[in-house]
Amino acid sequence: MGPVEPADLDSTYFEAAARARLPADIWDFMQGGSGAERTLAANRAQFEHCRLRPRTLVDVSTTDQSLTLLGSRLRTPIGIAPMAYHQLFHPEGEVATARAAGRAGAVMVAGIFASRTLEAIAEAATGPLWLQLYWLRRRDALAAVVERAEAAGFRALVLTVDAPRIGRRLRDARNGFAVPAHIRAVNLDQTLMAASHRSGQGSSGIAEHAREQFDPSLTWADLSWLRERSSLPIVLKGILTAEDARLAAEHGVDAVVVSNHGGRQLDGALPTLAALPEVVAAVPPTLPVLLDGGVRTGTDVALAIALGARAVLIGRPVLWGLAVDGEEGVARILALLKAELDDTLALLGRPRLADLDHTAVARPAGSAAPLATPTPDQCR
Ligand SMILES: Cc1cc2nc3c(=O)[nH]c(=O)nc-3n(C[C@H](O)[C@H](O)[C@H](O)COP(=O)(O)O)c2cc1C
Ligand SMILES: CCCCC(=O)C(=O)O
Repeated sequence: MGPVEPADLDSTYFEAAARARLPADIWDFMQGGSGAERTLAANRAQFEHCRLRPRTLVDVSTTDQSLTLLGSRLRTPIGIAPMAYHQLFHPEGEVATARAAGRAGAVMVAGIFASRTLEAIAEAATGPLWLQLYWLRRRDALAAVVERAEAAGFRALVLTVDAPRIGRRLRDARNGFAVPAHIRAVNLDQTLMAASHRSGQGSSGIAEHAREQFDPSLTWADLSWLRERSSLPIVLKGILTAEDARLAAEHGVDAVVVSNHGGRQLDGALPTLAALPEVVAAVPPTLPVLLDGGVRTGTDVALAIALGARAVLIGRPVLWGLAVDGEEGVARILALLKAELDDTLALLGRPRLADLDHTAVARPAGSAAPLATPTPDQCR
């Protein structure tokens, strides 16, 4: 083997390269958060704050990051978070992302605002696909998308519950960001989408569109409507508290994603790694808890799993890879994160995901003392 490309040693290369390629308003839409971007920063800071407790003289000649999640066999606990409009980043859009996910043995969550059809994404995919939903006022449109996803072979529905409206994204408001006319949420009736393509006064097309089309009256009682329309597992994305985790379990959901939408919704919301322990403690051990927000290295993945996540989802770095080199760029990002996690498992003396528990995390940061049980305070 020849020398490794320096780019493949560090995801920050992809971040810088994506920035150099993308128009400034698309970069801002992707990279930005809401308000003062406090939650966006806190997601990262929380990972930086936590430290690992390595064990030695453990046989790590074989490491294994595979798992089964909602009935699907995965080669890694690192999946792709749902993100709107991948064609903003590469002409092949979600089709390229799905091919790369398949190569990595990773789950991909496609967004209801995908810019390629569900059928084209499913045809390109060689691994499991889940579909993310926003609750539209037009329930007939929502029902139609669910039916198509099921027919195309999607294996779970991920309902995003942290976006009754769009957060105050100042970069998009300043830029008057609108989705370019040639990039479309092709899985939705185009008569519903017009606002996304108009920049509003002091707002973005996306915020205007959500105001028009998202149903902010959605409550727990409505989940039965979705359950009646599909036999697919239902995942709630955007849970940050023990209270909501308990309600999710009581309402029979199949998994939850601890998420603050990558700091794009409620600014000031707590970082996901800090919210994770209370959510895990509030649900039955059989209910998978996933996490997203600020996961950038294999170390971050290990920290989340040690604190109770079954898997993690990656957002922006996937789009960096997509912007840099389409399918190949996403494949390189996923390969890099998987290689980092593999090294972490070996050097941490926990060669399998099941070996990663709260004893792998120091509390408080910098202290060597483990806890008998995880607590919501762990590594805060
Ligand atoms: C450009 C962009 C578009 C997004 N679109 C959606 C979406 O359509 N639906 C959704 O549930 N989350 C969406 N998200 C949030 C991601 O699913 C995820 O929660 C977040 O990006 C994870 O944080 P990270 O980017 O720090 O990894 C989007 C995020 C970004 C950056
Ligand atoms: C109306 C599309 C919203 C996309 C989204 O969820 C995000 O940008 O975070």
